[in-house]
Amino acid sequence: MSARVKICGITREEDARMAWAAGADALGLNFYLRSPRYVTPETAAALARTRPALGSVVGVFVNESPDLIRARVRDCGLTSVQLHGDEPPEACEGYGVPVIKALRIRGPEDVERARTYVGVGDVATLLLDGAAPGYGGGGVGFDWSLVARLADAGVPVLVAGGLNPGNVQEAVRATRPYGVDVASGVEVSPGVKDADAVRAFVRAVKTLRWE
Ligand SMILES: O=C(O)c1ccccc1NCC(=O)[C@H](O)[C@H](O)COP(=O)(O)O
Repeated sequence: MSARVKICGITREEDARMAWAAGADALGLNFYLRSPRYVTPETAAALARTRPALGSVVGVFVNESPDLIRARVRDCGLTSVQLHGDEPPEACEGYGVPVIKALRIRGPEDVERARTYVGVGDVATLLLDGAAPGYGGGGVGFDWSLVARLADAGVPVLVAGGLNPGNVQEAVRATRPYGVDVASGVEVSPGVKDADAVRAFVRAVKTLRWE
């Protein structure tokens, strides 16, 4: 096994093509208006058209209306939605694609809250992130030892928050996750990816294998 890689906050077609070529499994497109990585529906649809046959395009939303999420799924070619705000468990279904529920982890109580999403609606994966101000993309990590508290939950976990090419192997060794996710740790500026950093990040993850 090796961990999957999601590169989040792609805003430019050249970065999308570069990330796929580097071996990314998924790209994240951000629909949160206050994010510096926000993309319009038109840009998102163009980015999604770069998707290779086995790649995933994840739409990132924060406390968004279900109707708008459904419209973006339909019109932008999204294959999953990532709910990265304060969405309750009952908001995690009805989009026609798998849901990644993101939770900001400050301590064990947040992991216990994450458990309340297991087996609910269309939640297929949990994404554990640091508690950055502004919901996400802030380069803030969390205590990776907390991931073990979900080992018996039977749900795939993505580890995120403050990852970069220099620390991602330590994160993967510590958590053996379904996948890892990165935004700011592979950028030259918000929304503009650093090709060398993306390639180094993917290589670092994919060279670590376990049974
Ligand atoms: O990236 C953003 O600007 C963002 C804003 C609001 C909600 C979520 C956001 N990003 C979602 C992600 O999945 C990020 O990759 C995750 O938060 C980790 O970010 P980073 O610590 O910068 O790697």
